[in-house]
Amino acid sequence: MQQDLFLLKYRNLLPYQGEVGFYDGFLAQEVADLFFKLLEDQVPWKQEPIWMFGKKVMQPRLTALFGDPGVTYSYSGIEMKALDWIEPLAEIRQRLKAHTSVDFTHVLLNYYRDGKDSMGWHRDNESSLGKNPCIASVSLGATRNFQIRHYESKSNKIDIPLNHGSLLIMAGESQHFWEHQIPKTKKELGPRINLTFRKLI
Ligand SMILES: O=C(O)CCC(=O)C(=O)O
Ligand SMILES: [Fe+2]
Repeated sequence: MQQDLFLLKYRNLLPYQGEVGFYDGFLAQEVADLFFKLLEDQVPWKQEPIWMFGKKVMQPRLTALFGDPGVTYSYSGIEMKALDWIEPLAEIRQRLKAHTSVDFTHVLLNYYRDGKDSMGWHRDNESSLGKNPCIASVSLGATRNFQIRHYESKSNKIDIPLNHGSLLIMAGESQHFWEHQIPKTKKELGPRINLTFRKLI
């Protein structure tokens, strides 16, 4: 996403070295309710292992990958092959195109069953996404806290509650200089679906 277009639409939540924008009402409540239901039913959710410190461990969440023909995505020693677009995901991709002008090629889905499911600190900096990737993250279901901090100094921590129907955009140099996570929480929470749309270069 071009920086000038980004700045026209969003307030930049980062103080320097990248752009992160938040759009609370990307999907209206009823639309978001419907997408949650359709995706919960239609996606073949799986708990996949990853390699961490030389050990195979189960990820603390369920995942799936959808995308254009031939798309694969590798991280932490596993490779996922994209499934063909299904109607609800094709529809959200189209709405994102209208909003950001980006032609996303695939989407990684995460299903957090409850507050014990999580995602640790990381950057989405795979070289296949190009130098300064634009990542569009749509949230459905329970609100979870998204945290960002500076990668080198581990300072400047920012908390963004990602609520039902919201959109978070990460762009510019953000994946070089900032890392993000979804921490576990002791709160009694229902499930949450997160969709991160990405573009292969
Ligand atoms: O669940 C989220 O909001 C974050 C997901 C994420 O960072 C990712 O899939 O790379
Ligand atoms: Fe991420």
